Amino acid sequence: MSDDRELDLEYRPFSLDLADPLETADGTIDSRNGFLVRITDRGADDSPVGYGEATPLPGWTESHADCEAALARAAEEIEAGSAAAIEAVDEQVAARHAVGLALTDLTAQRESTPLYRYIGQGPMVGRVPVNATIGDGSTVETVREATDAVDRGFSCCKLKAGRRSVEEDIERIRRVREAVGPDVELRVDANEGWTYEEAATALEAAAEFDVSLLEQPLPAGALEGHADLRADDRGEGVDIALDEGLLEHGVDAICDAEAADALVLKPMALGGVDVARTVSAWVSELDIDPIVTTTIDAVVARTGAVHLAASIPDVSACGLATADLLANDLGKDPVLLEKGSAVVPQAKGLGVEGVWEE
Ligand SMILES: O=C(O)CCC(=O)c1ccccc1C(=O)O
Ligand SMILES: [Mg+2]
Repeated sequence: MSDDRELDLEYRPFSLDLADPLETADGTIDSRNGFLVRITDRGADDSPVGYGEATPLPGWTESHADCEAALARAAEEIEAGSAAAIEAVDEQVAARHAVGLALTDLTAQRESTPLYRYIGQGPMVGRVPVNATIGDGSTVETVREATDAVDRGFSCCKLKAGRRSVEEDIERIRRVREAVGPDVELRVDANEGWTYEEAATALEAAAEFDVSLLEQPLPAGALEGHADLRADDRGEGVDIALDEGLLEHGVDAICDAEAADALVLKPMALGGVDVARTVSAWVSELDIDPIVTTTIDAVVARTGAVHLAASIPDVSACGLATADLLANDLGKDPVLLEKGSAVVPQAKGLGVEGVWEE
């Protein structure tokens, strides 16, 4: 930015319905209400703008009201510079995500580099692998959604589970495996829905049906429980991923307990793409697999998450194919999905345009 003190921050609310409510063990997500953020660099010739998005999700981030209050503070404080604006939202993860992303978008544009190369200082990356997100519906719905996804080119499906009996979930998994054949990677996300015995039963079935990964089978607090599942012979070949558990315990405690093979990184819940990037570099060093996902965000945050994934060397399939879950969006999606991959935008910055227009 030409002069850090000539920045202007605006934000406006949005509300987007999901095309179909997403059922999870943790509740149903049927709309996403958040704030689009625009930071303008008044000091530069052409007054470039950077975009950010704060889309709070109860249970994962601050409340909508706290997010809005934080953005109001950032709009005041940015007069004193970008550091003051970040400081004003430091405790509100979704608001911090928005302010950080808008600033990084501006800086990467100024450096004439796509955002993922600016944050990762790594090579050019054309695409990142993604998973299809399949809601916790009936067996018939689950099989239909999974086969649809495979027909559209996905080679990894993540099934939500944990809302019904573990026997019913095992039946869902069995039927999906039968329908998609042996070559599709299957993952299961129980969103904390199981007891240890239920999870161990599911784990045994997961091994039988070649499920590669169980995400957050137990409540977030259960660090030892997840470590025990990892060590349980019944789950040979099935990785354990923590998502909610990362927000509760942090990386150090998870490593000390040896509680995870993989960690789910949600930039919206971690306080931004920059924070998630730091965590990803750190856990990769510790031989833990980082997986980037959205919280079913609008186009700005989703594209930020795609850039984050593109900055991670050899990233495994990420939960970034969530645009289709929304009935509408803030603007045109710069990320194409093709054969189970997200095509990474190569324009400078984030690469999102036209979202502020009425
Ligand atoms: O990972 C994906 O496929 C999509 C993202 C997703 O599942 C999700 C979306 C909103 C809130 C929580 C979660 C989750 O991973 O538990
Ligand atoms: Mg999850």
